[in-house]
Amino acid sequence: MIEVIGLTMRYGGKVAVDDLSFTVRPGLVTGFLGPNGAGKSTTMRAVLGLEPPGAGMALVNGRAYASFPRPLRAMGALLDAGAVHGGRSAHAHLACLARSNGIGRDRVDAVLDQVGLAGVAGRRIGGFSLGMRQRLGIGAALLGDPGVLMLDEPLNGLDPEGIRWLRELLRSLAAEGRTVLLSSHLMNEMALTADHVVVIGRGRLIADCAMDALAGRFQGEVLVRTPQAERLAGVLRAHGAAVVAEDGGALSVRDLDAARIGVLALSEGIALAELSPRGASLEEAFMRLTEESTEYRTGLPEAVR
Ligand SMILES: Nc1ncnc2c1ncn2[C@@H]1O[C@H](COP(=O)(O)OP(=O)(O)OP(=O)(O)O)[C@@H](O)[C@H]1O
Repeated sequence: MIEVIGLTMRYGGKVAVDDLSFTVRPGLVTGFLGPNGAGKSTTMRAVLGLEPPGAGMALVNGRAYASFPRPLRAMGALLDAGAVHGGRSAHAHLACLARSNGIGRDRVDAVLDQVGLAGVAGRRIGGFSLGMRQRLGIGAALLGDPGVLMLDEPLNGLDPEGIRWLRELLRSLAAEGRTVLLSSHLMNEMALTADHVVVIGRGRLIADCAMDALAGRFQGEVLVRTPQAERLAGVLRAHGAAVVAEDGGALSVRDLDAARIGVLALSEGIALAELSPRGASLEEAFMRLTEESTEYRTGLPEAVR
């Protein structure tokens, strides 16, 4: 379990994390989301004890991470896959980490195999691609067979096969009862991987809920099928809806909920063949949740504003 309790982190006069509290529970994959500069990496560094908090605390299984005599056995973390000694081989890098954490050498070979680097174990890390470095960083996080994993942008640089591999790995680790926290800006992938989401913006908590509940909070469109599509579209538009005709004669309706559409159709004597609310996608929900707290934003071109 990871507990972030009233955490505040400052850089000079700037508050990067602002009285943030949330708990990452075992048995689930928890996605950590937020716009650029929201404070995700800063929070993760605080969990690792790399920087002292201005206020509050972050605990791993009820203790400060730095207080574990063999930290890699408690929690494995990947923060910056580039931060490794390029002159060493992948095997030497993991063997060195294993030695300093009292982890048997057999784990080094097992982990290299698990992350798909067994064939390049003797090669210098300096010649590795970004995806290979990510796999190595994930291997380092898994080395101590820890009950808790915390990964910052682990999908960066992974190819589609690698993304799928990591999704299945993280889901199986959570199914074994481990605690898994990962950040990513890839919303479609996050929607497939995470059971739970913590969303922050400008260092503050915006949402902490089940993945399904997040998308469900925002009404998406309603799909309507009727033999009198054109007439119904006119009625709905007159009541403020945005209506788009889809292929196959269906209507995609926004700004009116399904119950209201049903009542309007009934009052006009229009028969409905289908009336299906569709939840918002994670990406839509994320954009709506964080639109107030996006620090870095580009202006939209005039044409699409
Ligand atoms: N070492 C540092 N010195 C000064 N300011 C920093 C430092 N690290 C982070 N910040 C600032 O703290 C805020 C939070 O940054 P952080 O990297 O934690 O965000 P993030 O959510 O991980 O962003 P991203 O999605 O872009 O990686 C930002 O405003 C950032 O500029």
